[in-house]
Amino acid sequence: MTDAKQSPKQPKQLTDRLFATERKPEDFRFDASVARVFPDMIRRSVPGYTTVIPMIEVITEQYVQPGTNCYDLGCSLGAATLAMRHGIHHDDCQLIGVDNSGAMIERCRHYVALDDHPLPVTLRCEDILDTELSDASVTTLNYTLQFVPPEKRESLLRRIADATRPGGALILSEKVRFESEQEQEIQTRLHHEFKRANGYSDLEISQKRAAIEQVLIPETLDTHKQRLLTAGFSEVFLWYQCFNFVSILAIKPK
Ligand SMILES: Nc1ncnc2c1ncn2[C@@H]1O[C@H](C[S@+](CC[C@H]([NH3+])C(=O)[O-])CC(=O)[O-])[C@@H](O)[C@H]1O
Ligand SMILES: O=C(O)C(=O)Cc1ccccc1
Repeated sequence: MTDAKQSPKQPKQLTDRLFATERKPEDFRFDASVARVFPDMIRRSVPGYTTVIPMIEVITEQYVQPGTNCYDLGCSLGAATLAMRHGIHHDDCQLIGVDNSGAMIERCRHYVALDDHPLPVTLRCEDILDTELSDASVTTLNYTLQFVPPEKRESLLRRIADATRPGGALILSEKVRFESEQEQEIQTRLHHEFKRANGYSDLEISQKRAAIEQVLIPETLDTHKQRLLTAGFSEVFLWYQCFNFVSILAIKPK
C-alpha cells in the first residue's frame, strides 16, 4: 500500500499512522517523524483547523499596520505563517515564524519557498519563550500555547502584549477543557468521534491521548480570557469554536 501524496516539488507528505501499532509509552515530541506527517495529522486531529487557517488571513488583513512586525509563534510547517503572509499588503512589514523543532523549521522553509509571494518570511529555530519580539501588529499562537508549561504562559503573553502596538492583535487558538464535568466528557467524546470519522482507530486515539497527556495542557476558556486581560489586552473574545478547540482574538488598546 502506498500513502505518498506528494507532487514532484512538494516535500514528501505521508498519512499519519504514528500511533497505529502498539508503541511503548513515550511523551509526544515534534520530531522528524511527526514533521513528515504533520499536515495530515493536524487536519485529521484538530476540529476546525481547516477553517481557522484561512480566517487567520482575514484577521491579519484587518489588524496589520504598515512598518510593523508580524509573528507566527510555533509555526510548524508554516500554514498560519502563509495565511498571514497573504493578509499582509504592506511591503515594509516583516513576517517572522518561530519554532523550536528543527525538523519543522527545515520543512517549513520548503513550503515558504514554494509559496509564490513577494513578502519575505524570516524563520527562527528558537524557543518562543526566548525569541525577541518588538513593534508587532499581528501575532499568532495557533495551537502552540497549549504546549508551553502553564506557569510560563502569563509572562509570554505579557511579553507579546508589551511588544504589540496600540490597536494590534493576538490570535490565540487552543485546545480547551471545560469546568463542567459533563461538558468535558461530551466535548471530548465528540473530539474522539471526529478523529474516528477521519480514519483514526481506537488504538491510535488512545495511544496519542497518552502521549500528549503530559505535554499538551488545556485550560478553560475563562482562564485564557482572564490571563489575556491581565497581560495587557483590552478586548478579548471568542471568534471560533469547534468542540474542545477554540480561537480567541485579543486586541491591544488604542
Ligand atoms: N516553546 C516552544 N517554542 C517554539 N516552538 C514551540 C514551543 N513549544 C511548542 N512549539 C511548537 O509549536 C508547534 C505546535 S503545532 C502548531 C501548528 C501551527 N501553528 C499551524 O497553524 O499549523 C500544534 C499541534 O501540533 O497541535 C510545534 O511545531 C512545536 O514544535
Ligand atoms: O490529536 C489530538 O488529540 C490533539 O489534541 C491535537 C494534536 C494535534 C497534533 C499534535 C498534537 C496534538
